[in-house]
Amino acid sequence: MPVSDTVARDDTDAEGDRLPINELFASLQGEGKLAGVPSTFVRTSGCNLRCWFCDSFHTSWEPTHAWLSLDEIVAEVESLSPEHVVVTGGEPLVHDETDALLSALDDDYHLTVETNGTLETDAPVDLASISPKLASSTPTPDNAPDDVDPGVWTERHENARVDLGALASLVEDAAEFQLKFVVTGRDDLDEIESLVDDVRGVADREIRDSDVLLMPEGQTREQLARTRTEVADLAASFGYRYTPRLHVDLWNDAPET
Ligand SMILES: C[S@@+](CC[C@H](N)C(=O)[O-])C[C@H]1O[C@@H](n2cnc3c(N)ncnc32)[C@H](O)[C@@H]1O
Ligand SMILES: Nc1nc2[nH]cc(C(=O)O)c2c(=O)[nH]1
Ligand code: SF4
Ligand SMILES: [Mg+2]
Repeated sequence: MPVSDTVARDDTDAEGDRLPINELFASLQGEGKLAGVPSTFVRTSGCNLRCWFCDSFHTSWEPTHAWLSLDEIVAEVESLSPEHVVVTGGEPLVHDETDALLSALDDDYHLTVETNGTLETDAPVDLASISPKLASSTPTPDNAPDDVDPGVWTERHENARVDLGALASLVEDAAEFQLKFVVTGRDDLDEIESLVDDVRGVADREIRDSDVLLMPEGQTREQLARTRTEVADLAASFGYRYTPRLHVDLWNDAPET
């Protein structure tokens, strides 16, 4: 399919609402409360953050995509059979058209939105899968992906990664939610505890420890093998839930999985 590397729209485009789509495929939900559930993934391109570990490099650091109309996306989703649809990215909520896509799919599908928690949505969401980004996600010249200079993104990411108002809104408005933290080690836990406390302070909804999920950092089986046991032990000792990355266990880092 035709791809481009800019997420800036050509405003002269008169063909209606479109979204930059990096990939669209059926798989099993690999993460979180619905792990194992057959799901269709709609991956938008473009992100307002730049995690050094981003496992979707071609939606953040180097965005590539085809511009698909909402009708084309809905038709593609219909052609795949799962009743669950996961709208992810990149950061899906940077695009206004994502709200329209969610509304178009709402009657027929269970909708999960995978989001970094920095942006709000008015759209219908069955599961807000919120993954707030910790200090350990911030890109630096030492941890950035190969051949990438994080440049202004170290500061921009650090300044934008937590927005308590957006987190409260996402927690309150979705039918269900989960706070799914990418954990690199023990040092992340103090920040998780304090951030969960802060969200409890502003959100008008109970946040149980079982709504807080710890997910090991790792884009490949080899990387996950180094982090998952420590993260599982941390979940057990802090009373939070552990989530595997089933898709990585099953298919490693293959695209469209
Ligand atoms: C690519 S992100 C897209 C959605 C949104 N931008 C976000 O970060 O939540 C999808 C999920 O993958 C997680 N993720 C990305 N890179 C990861 C890595 N190296 N290890 C573990 N989880 C990762 C994110 O935290 C998020 O839960
Ligand atoms: N199988 C599978 N499950 C996932 N859950 C969240 C994903 C994401 O990239 O947002 C993802 C993904 O990329 N693949
Ligand atoms: S917020 Fe999500 S898509 Fe954006 S860089 Fe981080 S993991 Fe990747
Ligand atoms: Mg993924």
